[in-house]
Amino acid sequence: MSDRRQRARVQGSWASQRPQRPGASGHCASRSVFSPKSSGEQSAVIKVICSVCFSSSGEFEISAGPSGVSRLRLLQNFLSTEEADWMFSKLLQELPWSQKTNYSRGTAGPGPVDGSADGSWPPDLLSLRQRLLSDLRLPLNSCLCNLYRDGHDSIAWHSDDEASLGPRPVIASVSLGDTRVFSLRKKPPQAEGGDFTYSERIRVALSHGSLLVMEGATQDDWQHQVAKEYHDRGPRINLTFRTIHPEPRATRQGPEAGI
Ligand SMILES: O=C(O)CCC(=O)C(=O)O
Ligand SMILES: [Fe+2]
Repeated sequence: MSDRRQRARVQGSWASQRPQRPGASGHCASRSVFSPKSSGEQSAVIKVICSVCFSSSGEFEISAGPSGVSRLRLLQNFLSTEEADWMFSKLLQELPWSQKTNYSRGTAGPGPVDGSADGSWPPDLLSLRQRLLSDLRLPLNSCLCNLYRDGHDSIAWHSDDEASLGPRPVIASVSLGDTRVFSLRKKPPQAEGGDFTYSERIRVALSHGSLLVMEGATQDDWQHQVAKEYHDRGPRINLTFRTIHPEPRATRQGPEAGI
């Protein structure tokens, strides 16, 4: 087993504001350059690579296409510092963290819970789930926990698009511990044959106690990752709440990227 794979993150096994809006700062990494055709000359269009950073709370429509609107909701202080500190140290100590090299999302752990409390879920996660339901009306029944021990732990580009999540899944992700950059890149049109070179990119700083909700067509039209960082990072726990449907709704083919 290569050291690179060994260092993949540790996973807990049981388990319309628009672009120029508060909290978003954007720049274009390259500009669209258009030179008008003169006789015998080809017009040259260099594609725009747009990169936007979100750092403060808000609701962001990140794209609208044939599959619908993709939306992010960011609440930087979803948990108070005290709540987040307490939950971070408790979960770090108490969850049976194990490292999986073959990572399969959504199936490990306590499995989906329904409306009644499930004894296999730690009370902290049950109460967080209850809060997502009461504050945000998000009826989520499963939680996947990721521990990034330091800046070398990461998760590769992927979409949360397993068949069991159904169409247009809502993913609510709570972050505890050190801030990490969560990046998204837009899936290229089919004509570009899977080439992400010119994809729009979004970076979101996920800090201690923050909540990021991905909804609408985000899993259809975008991929996300938490990349390795090469400067010091402390541990981070990410709690990813989603809804697992008992019967796959058979509209999805499953994950696109191996993680
Ligand atoms: O750590 C994060 O913020 C992202 C985790 C994630 O994308 C996943 O578990 O599917
Ligand atoms: Fe994900």
